[in-house]
Amino acid sequence: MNSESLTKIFGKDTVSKIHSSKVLVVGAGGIGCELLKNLVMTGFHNIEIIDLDTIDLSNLNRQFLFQKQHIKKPKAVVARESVLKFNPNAKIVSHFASVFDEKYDLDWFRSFNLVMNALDNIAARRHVNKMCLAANVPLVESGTAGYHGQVSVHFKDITCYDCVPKPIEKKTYPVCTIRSTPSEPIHCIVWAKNYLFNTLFGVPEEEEPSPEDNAEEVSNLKKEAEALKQMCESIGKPDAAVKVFNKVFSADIKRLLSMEDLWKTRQKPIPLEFKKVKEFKQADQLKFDQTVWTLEENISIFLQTIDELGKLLLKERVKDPKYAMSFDKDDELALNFVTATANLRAHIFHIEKKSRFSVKEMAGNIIPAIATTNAIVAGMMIVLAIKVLSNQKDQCQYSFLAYGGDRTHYLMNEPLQKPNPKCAICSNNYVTITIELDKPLSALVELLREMNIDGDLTIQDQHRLLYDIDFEDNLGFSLSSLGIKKGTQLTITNDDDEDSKNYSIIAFIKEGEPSVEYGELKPRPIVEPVINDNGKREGSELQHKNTKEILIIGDEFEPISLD
Ligand SMILES: Nc1ncnc2c1ncn2[C@@H]1O[C@H](COP(=O)(O)OP(=O)(O)OP(=O)(O)O)[C@@H](O)[C@H]1O
Ligand SMILES: [Zn+2]
Repeated sequence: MNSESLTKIFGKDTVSKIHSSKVLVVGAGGIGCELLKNLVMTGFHNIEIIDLDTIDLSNLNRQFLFQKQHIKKPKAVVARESVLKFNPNAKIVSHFASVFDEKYDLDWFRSFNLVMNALDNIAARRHVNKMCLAANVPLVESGTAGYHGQVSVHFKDITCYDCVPKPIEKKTYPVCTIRSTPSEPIHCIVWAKNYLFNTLFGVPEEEEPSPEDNAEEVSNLKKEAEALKQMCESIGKPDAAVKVFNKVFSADIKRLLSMEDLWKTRQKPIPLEFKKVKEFKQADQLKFDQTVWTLEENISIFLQTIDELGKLLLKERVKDPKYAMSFDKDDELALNFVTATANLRAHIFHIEKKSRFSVKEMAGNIIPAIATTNAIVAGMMIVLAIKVLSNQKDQCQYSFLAYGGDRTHYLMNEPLQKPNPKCAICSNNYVTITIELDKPLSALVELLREMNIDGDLTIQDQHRLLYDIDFEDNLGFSLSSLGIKKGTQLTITNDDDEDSKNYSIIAFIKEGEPSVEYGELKPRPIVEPVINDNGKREGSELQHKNTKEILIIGDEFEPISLD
């Protein structure tokens, strides 16, 4: 869009902000490609892109800055080249790297007016959130999953990305459903992937008898372990596939049938007797992927894949006797095995069979990425970016795309919230401490005292305690000998008599003439420890009133020794 049209839409002042702002885009995937195109088309022309990945065939359907000839090339580099075609005069720098790299330090983050996340994982989002808080740079955050999406904005005094705890969604199924009474396709897929694949080719899950198991159950488990051992020993040998077939689809099912109580309210499974089948020859890739295989095809593919995976396993074990495979949805052979195995089990238990395509989705917990959702989200990110940069922060809102249920609207907005006072990330004070690294740790303590940080001090580097009232051994050692270098983040807390003078500080270390850069220090929130039913503290990153308990609960910490 030319300057004139942009001025008509946004006004002169906003356009000048757009022109003068330097923006960082983290992630050049589904959202990132849309976002980069939007940024350049809106007139942003000072952009840096960082992405650690290379282009894969599966990205091309939605990551439209990439084409077939770009496969295996770095996303950041190709995204830059493609987006420059929209505005050849734009200044765009690409970084084929992880945003966690030490090179991307506080000074680098400070060089931007705005950071925009287009990531796919919480760890990287949390890292960028922390760096933006420390650098005092606003962050526009985004995410999509199928038809769902959200865009939020985080800056000083407004909810940070970590203010709202992120649920870790991990779907689990009761063991007995998976092992004995499956009733849905996913139960058979989980059994094929987590149980049979791991037992035969990976690291099998140990099943220890529990104290409640009676003698008969313990003896059954022992027998089962012995049978499994025999089955695994045959892997890679010519008769292995038939042996496994007979055990898991016939003998084991007959054993389940003998537990009559299981079948009082359920349809009984029907054991599958082994019969020779025609060798399966794959002709049409699309059909192979998208249609449900016949019983004969499933049997044939099951036998073939056990053979092939077994041979691969033996080959690797010559080099490394402990070699174990792990299921990867993109490994054709492993996926074929899991599809055929799950379908044979589904057949036995009268459950619907699935195509290889569906099994891949379900086994890889994949929610299909939808280009339209990415496009809407990337559009909303630009709206927020413009509001933040043109000082209309009070007009910023969170936006959600939510689909299904009894919702009447697809796009919803919510006002921004104040920070969560208990947030372990934004309740920190982020400061920069410049110091000569050949100075002893005591020099750092002196600098902290000059900041009026009184009471008992605790200084910690990642997981190590460097100093506290009961551990003064390191005071005489130079900072560099303690492993402190440029970019090191130290966690510093103090325990003063007055709660309002207790702080939690994340100090970024720089080398040079001693000085400290910090704003007005805010006191550390007081959080009472949460005790669970076993009398232990719940895992939590929140800090406690007593500095001695400030370390991330659950993490071991050891004083470092230098001898
Ligand atoms: N630590 C990181 N540093 C830099 N880039 C990252 C980091 N973590 C993830 N990314 C990038 O963020 C992008 C997220 O995009 P997207 O969600 O579309 O993922 P994808 O891997 O391209 O697609 P899919 O997962 O659907 O195959 C990816 O290109 C990924 O490489
Ligand atoms: Zn927060």
